[in-house]
Amino acid sequence: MSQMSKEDALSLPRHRHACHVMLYADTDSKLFGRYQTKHIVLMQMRFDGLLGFPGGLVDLSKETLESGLSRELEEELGVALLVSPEDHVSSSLAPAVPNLITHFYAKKMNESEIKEVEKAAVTVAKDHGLEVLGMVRVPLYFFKRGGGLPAFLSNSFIGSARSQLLSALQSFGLVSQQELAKATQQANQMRHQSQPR
Ligand SMILES: O=c1[nH]cnc2c1ncn2[C@H]1C[C@H](O)[C@@H](COP(=O)(O)OP(=O)(O)O)O1
Repeated sequence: MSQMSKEDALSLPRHRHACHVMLYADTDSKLFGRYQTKHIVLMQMRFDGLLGFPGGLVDLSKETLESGLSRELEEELGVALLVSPEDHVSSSLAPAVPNLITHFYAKKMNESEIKEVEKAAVTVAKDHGLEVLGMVRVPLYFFKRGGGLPAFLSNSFIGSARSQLLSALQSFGLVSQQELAKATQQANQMRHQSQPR
């Protein structure tokens, strides 16, 4: 990922801009009544079968990065969520699409707000079942034989969504650096093992 400041990204001529956001919250809930899950992190299953964050292309002739992102969130999640410049995390050139800059945001909510988002995404969002097949929570824990975070990371992701997820998990202290290293190593092994011979 070739990162740059938001200001430099906005000064580049003839580039398109896409904004995506990681919504997350702390939680006390326990999986199977036993395992602390600690945090909720939302991603989505896109129409193309790839995992990504909610968001989309922004038209800077009509809107700011943040207002364009809020518009996309209303379409995809069915709620008007305000994203502010303080929620900005990174801006980078997209890995495989020429002249596209992806801006990544992270917004911390509380658990009941996240649950409202999940409910609205299924019941009122215009894109539900079409551009967005469903919201998913990222499993941030480890189970036997690579279950949990390693298995999740072995899925296919759009653009830089996987690296955005990994760096956000680390920088917001949601998963330790050692656990992330273990998860990515196991995920790579799982992907390798599932390659056709
Ligand atoms: O989650 C993401 N992280 C980084 N880049 C992403 C993510 N999702 C999509 N993208 C890239 C790939 C696409 O070419 C553009 C536009 O994305 P999309 O969300 O599909 O935009 P529209 O709904 O078409 O407006 O960003």
